[in-house]
Amino acid sequence: MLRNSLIGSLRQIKPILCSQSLRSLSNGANSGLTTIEVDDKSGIATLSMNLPPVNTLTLNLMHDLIDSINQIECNKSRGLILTSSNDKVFSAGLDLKELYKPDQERLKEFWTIFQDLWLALHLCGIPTAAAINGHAPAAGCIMATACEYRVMLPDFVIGVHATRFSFLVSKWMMLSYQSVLPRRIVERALNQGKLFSTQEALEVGLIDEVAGSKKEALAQCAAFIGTFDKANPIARTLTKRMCRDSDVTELLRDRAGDLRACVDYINTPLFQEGLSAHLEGLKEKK
Ligand SMILES: CCCCC/C=C/C(=O)SCCNC(=O)CCNC(=O)[C@H](O)C(C)(C)COP(=O)(O)OP(=O)(O)OC[C@H]1O[C@@H](n2cnc3c(N)ncnc32)[C@H](O)[C@@H]1OP(=O)(O)O
Repeated sequence: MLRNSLIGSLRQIKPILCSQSLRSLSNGANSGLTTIEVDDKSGIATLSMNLPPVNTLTLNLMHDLIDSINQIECNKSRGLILTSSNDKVFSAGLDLKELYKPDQERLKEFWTIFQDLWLALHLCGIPTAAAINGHAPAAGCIMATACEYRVMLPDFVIGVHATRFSFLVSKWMMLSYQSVLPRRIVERALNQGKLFSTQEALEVGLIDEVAGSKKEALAQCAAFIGTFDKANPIARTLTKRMCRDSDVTELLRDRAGDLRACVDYINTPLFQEGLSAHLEGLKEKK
């Protein structure tokens, strides 16, 4: 029963393009803001975000990420490692320009694709890991927590600092955080708008390991993916989805409601003023 509902909900959100032959994993259908490299020996795919300067989650980058995740899954790769081709920033989170004085139809499209991206990563059928080779604030952190394992390089920050600029996270984002961290830590960190240093993130369990270099981080993620070798892939996928069912159901139950609530909130003066000050702060930093 539960398995059927999981499979059913997956069908709803993932029009899988598995009819194509995808071993080459070309990015022809997308804007080229992601690259996929499959290691011939291990069969593990590395998915890199490649949108200078800081991998902000624009509509196009989110579209390309979803497309790439689908391709990697369809190609029956053994696992997926999410990383960045920028050596300072994993992802700066949502594109703030899309949220400032937004065009209403575009904002709806933007939020819907952000929901889609989270679902695609959260329900990805193969093992996933994030090689966090740079800062990962806000939605950068949420993407990492949607993966099953996190390896981070030193001297960067990760966390959801939304309250610092009057942002309110959706419940499914909070649950994503809470699937990795104890509830009391999530509550405090979200309220404080805390960005954890790599060391702090390791201490609280937001990340699983620290790596000395990107190469090491990728190797550590690959070693994690290798730990599933003895598991039957279908049983593993169904078990993963069963473990994640309640978090995902929270969003799938009322996607339209979440969209409405977020769009309404983004349009409030409280949010727009906080965002304006945050954007100014980013400019002044220079
Ligand atoms: C209901 C509401 C939603 C709630 C959930 C929210 C989710 C989100 O993800 S909101 C996004 C929050 N993200 C941030 O606040 C990150 C802001 N960025 C930074 O802190 C830094 O850029 C950095 C630490 C990620 C990297 O620092 P650095 O390498 O020094 O790069 P710059 O700060 O100089 O940035 C270069 C360039 O990019 C612009 N920029 C940075 N982040 C964003 C962004 N998230 N959206 C749009 N643009 C961004 C920055 O302004 C610079 O632009 P230029 O001045 O034109 O070069």
